[in-house]
Amino acid sequence: MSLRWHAALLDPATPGGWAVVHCQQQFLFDSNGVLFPRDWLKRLELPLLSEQGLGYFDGDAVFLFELDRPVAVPGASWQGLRQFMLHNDDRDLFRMLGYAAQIGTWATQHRFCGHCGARMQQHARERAMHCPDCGIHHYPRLSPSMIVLITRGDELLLARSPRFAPGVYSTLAGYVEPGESVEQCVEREVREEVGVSIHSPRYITSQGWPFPHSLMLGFHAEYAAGEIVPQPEEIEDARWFSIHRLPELPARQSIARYLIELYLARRLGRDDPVLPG
Ligand SMILES: NC(=O)C1=CN([C@@H]2O[C@H](COP(=O)(O)OP(=O)(O)OC[C@H]3O[C@@H](n4cnc5c(N)ncnc54)[C@H](O)[C@@H]3O)[C@@H](O)[C@H]2O)C=CC1
Ligand SMILES: [Mg+2]
Ligand SMILES: [Zn+2]
Repeated sequence: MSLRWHAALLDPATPGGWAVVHCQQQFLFDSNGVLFPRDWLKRLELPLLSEQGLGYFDGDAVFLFELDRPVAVPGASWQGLRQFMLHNDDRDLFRMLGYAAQIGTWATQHRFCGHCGARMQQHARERAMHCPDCGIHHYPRLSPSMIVLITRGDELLLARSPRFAPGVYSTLAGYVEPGESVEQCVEREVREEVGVSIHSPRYITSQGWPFPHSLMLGFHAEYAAGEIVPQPEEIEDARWFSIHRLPELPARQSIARYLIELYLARRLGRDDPVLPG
């Protein structure tokens, strides 16, 4: 994996550097991209909720301006994080923006202490919000989620959520609940979402997924028994698809797509795919 982007705790009191401007999963961009000279941005008097020192991109310090609302800036426009992932092949840039979006959202949602209501402060030495009155720390929110490809020989079990783009079918996913192992989560979500049982779920790989704050833990499992019964509301349709007649699949940047392509490659004797970093 290349190292053009790496996160670091930079002090917002340090002058200069570059900044990205984020609000509600969107970033400001112009013909030069998403990085703006920070001192220039400061003069615009944007409705700033939080400023964070994010890390280094190509060796340059990068800060985040988290805004209260997506105000108009002359010569610039707003674009969603998902669009940057889908239409820009610069994975380092996407990793930086995914990190910025998660940090910005977390920082603004933790401005006040959930325990005593006092105003929280940024911790000086770690990425945490800290309550000066009762001492509580809040770290960036991260939700472990499992994602699993279920197969039966030449067939894949794929499903549609009502939130998907028309025609797209994907692997099953779901959030890990308190107290359960990821393997237990795999079994439970599969039972809830499609009603079948599986055997030998095997961990494959993981992917950070900033929509909105998931850590995807990818599995492969063999079908064991049962007829498909889609979970009302969550699953619009679920079917067995032959590896020779697949529906429209999820974005090539996703671990869902990777799990499918990996199985196809092994089954059809092709080279393994590469999961985008
Ligand atoms: N990178 C990839 O290839 C894919 C990633 N995903 C991601 O996996 C995650 C989980 O998948 P879903 O099927 O949506 O989960 P899910 O099957 O657990 O259901 C989602 C629902 O669970 C509830 N929920 C429970 N715990 C939650 C938490 N910690 N945060 C937010 N909502 C919670 C909410 O009501 C939400 O609508 C999502 O973030 C989704 O974006 C899903 C498919 C593919
Ligand atoms: Mg689900
Ligand atoms: Zn407190």
